[in-house]
Amino acid sequence: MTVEKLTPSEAEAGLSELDGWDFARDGDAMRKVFKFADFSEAWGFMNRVALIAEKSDHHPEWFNVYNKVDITLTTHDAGGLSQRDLDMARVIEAL
Ligand SMILES: C[C@H](O)[C@H](O)[C@H]1CNC2=NC(N)=NC(=O)C2=N1
Repeated sequence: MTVEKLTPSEAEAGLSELDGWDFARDGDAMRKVFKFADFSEAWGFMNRVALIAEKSDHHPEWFNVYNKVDITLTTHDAGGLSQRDLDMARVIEAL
């Protein structure tokens, strides 16, 4: 399945509509750190994201310590950010 890498201006426009997401890796990825009350809340969130990721075949890079979940989105198949990352971020924000 081919997926197009977003142009810098498309990526910029996409991120500007998403709360708290910043560019990472020279604009080839986007990142946000989510903070929860405790591990149980963080893990619940990760479970919901995991189900969506598997369903959409788009998987986050993430790192969890206790109540924090550090998520990086990028599209390996495109060599940078694609519409899939913006869509995934939007779905995560809606959880
Ligand atoms: C073969 C499979 O569809 C690909 O490897 C998918 C799986 N999940 C993925 N997840 C992410 N984040 N980026 C990808 O390019 C990607 N590609």
